Amino acid sequence: MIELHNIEKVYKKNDQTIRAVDGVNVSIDKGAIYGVIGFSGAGKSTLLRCVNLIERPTSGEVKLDGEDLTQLPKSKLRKERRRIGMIFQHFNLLESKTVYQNVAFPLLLDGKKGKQVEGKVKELLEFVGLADQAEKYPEELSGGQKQRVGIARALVRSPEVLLCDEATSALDPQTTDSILDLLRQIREEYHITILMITHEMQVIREICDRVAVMEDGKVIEEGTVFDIFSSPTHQTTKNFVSSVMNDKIPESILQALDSTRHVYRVTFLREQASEPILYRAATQHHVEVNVLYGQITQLQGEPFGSLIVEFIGGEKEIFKALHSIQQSVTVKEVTRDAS
Ligand SMILES: Nc1ncnc2c1ncn2[C@@H]1O[C@H](COP(=O)(O)OP(=O)(O)OP(=O)(O)O)[C@@H](O)[C@H]1O
Repeated sequence: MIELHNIEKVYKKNDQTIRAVDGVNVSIDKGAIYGVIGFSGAGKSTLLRCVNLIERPTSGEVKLDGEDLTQLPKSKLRKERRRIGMIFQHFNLLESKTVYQNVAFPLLLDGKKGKQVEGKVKELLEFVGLADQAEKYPEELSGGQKQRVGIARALVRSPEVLLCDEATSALDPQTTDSILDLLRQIREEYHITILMITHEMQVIREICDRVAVMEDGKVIEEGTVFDIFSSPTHQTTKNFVSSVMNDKIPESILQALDSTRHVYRVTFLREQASEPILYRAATQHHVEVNVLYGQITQLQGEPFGSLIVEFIGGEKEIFKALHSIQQSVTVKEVTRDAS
């Protein structure tokens, strides 16, 4: 388990003070895939680098299975750091070394030799799908292949934690998907805890269990991916969520609204999405329900989504239908200026 308690990182530049990380508290369960999202400058990279103490926090505790890494003497810290692997946006490979040599490098630094090194490197090149590329040089590889080398190198010391610094940001969408699949496999086969920072909400949606949203060095919202996506509270989180959920009502629908129409956003969560709630209310109260826009999608394997629906019928009947729907799902009126 990783616990970050009150992490602060302050940079002093000339007479300027920059609070890059400002009192962050985060707990990450063993085996979880935990995402940190935020815009550029939010403090994500600094926070990530505080976890393996590449950056020493100005104050706060970084606990790995209960042990505060900030309190360890240098020699012990060096040892503990081997429990934490890291991959980078721009891969950070040694260009003059082959794929095999890049992956073997951390073991050679540890003084390991011969079969011990060979066995581990081969196992990992197999695992990341590059067994036949071992003698190539980084410049001969695609971005996705380079990241696979980075991943194999990060795993070669058998870490318990993998830190991912914008690991898919330099990759195209298809390659991103294949790297995310590989990260999933790493969790499943090696039971590694993964902490990733990204500015792409799609990445969080695809792979993370929990997410923290950072702004100005602080965590402004934290929770399961399902909860954050289905009911974001902070405006920044809402913006991130709408960037991938496609839930903004098209202008053509909004412009056609007037005070005679009864249009509502009906939000479905989990099992509500599979129940005929609208159909039941419509037939029971003799109104028509017309879906104008929306989608039901899957989040962490659970249905979630919202539909923009128009109720057509008598005022009283519509009121009753709405009342019965509201017993099980969230219903919000849609007006021309408030989507
Ligand atoms: N070594 C440094 N010295 C001074 N200021 C720094 C240093 N590193 C980061 N900062 C500042 O700290 C703040 C947070 O930077 P950080 O790189 O952690 O943000 P980020 O969310 O990772 O953004 P990006 O995705 O652009 O890297 C920024 O204002 C940045 O300029």
